[in-house]
Amino acid sequence: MSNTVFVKNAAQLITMQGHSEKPAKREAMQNIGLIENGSVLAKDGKIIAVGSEAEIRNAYPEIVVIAKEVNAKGKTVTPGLIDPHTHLVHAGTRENEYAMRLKGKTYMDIMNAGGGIHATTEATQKASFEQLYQESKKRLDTFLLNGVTTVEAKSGYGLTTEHEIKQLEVAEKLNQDHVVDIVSTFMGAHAVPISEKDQPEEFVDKVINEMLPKVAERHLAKFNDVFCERGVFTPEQSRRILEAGKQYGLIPKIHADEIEPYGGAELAAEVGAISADHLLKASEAGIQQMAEKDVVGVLLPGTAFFLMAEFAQARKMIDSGVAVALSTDANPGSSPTLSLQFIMNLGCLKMGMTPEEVITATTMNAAHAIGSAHEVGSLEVGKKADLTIFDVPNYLTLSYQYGMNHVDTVIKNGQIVVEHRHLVTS
Ligand SMILES: N=CN[C@@H](CCC(=O)O)C(=O)O
Ligand SMILES: [Zn+2]
Repeated sequence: MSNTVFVKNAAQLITMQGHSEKPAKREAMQNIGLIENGSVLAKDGKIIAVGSEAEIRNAYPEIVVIAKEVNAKGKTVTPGLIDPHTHLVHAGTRENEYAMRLKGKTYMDIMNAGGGIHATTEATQKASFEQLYQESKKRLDTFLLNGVTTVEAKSGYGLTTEHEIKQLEVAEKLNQDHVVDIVSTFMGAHAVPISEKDQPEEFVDKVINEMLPKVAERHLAKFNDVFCERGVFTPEQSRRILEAGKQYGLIPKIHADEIEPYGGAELAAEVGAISADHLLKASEAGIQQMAEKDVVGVLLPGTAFFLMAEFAQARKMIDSGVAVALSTDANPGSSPTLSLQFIMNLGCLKMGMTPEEVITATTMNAAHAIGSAHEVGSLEVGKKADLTIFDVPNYLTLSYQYGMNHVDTVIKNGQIVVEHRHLVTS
């Protein structure tokens, strides 16, 4: 296997350079670092040069001559896409609930009647490690075929110490076995289990005193997330859980203000969360506080689309100085998609984002939302050689021809892992 690769002569090379220190905000989200006829040279999994073909040939003649060449003529190259909010590891599907919602039932009606997150929890608890692994691996393959090279993955369908840990162990093993990088989040506070619905405080205690210490001791997660929503966890309970996680070095994230305004954005700013996610109903004050405290707003337009809800106010957030990232929210209930490209389309068509902003939101700002900006998210010397090559002549076409997979080739850690739209098996 060659340890050098030379991606040459892309019609458009989107480098995203200059955003590694801080997430891009306001007008900076427009700066995608476009190089026409650009090339990238990688060695031992890392980028060693970015520029024109001639520049790189002159600077590294002896490396270029032995490198595996990838001709990107007529194509558009971006940093490998990053999905910063997924529920990758779970068992089963919920198409029955989809049919119920089409007849008028709401997401919360279904959850309160024991479906929703509870249905997937039951399936996930019943599933063996192997079954969960295989189901999740298939999804990860699809993410990769769709140009994604790093994903965040949450627990939250175990809801007991044993099963939360099982989910996180599956993510850990997939991270070892699969080329896609997985960054894990503990989300024991995704719902109060049905059997404990009358003792929510006791369940919060269990998350804090039993689950968090075990997850932290085994280094199974980097982040600690909570579904802060009326009828799920209150802002007070969420605060307790997130503050407790901080004691173990787990960085807070929040599912905030998805269904109604509930102070989630404000809480994210207060506890120093790295991101607040969803935000469909975030208040004006919450948006301001997120901007001031550098909380990344991870928007999930697939969820609004699929739940037929109002979209988050991306335009207002960006114009208020919130660094916005985009994600699929891949999960079986509110967003059963694995296409980050479709999410980019929705960002433009339904949330008023520009084609440049949606690229920033799925590369550099997504990297910041999961604390990985030092190693992925841009094509710059020293970063991982993660590149997605789209079979389109310019980046505008990515959002113009919507709902399609434009990926031709994916390079992960300097290796070709998708070629001509197929997984490369080594
Ligand atoms: N809103 C909470 N959690 C998930 C949905 C989980 C589910 O419905 O299974 C979300 O981010 O949309
Ligand atoms: Zn989610």
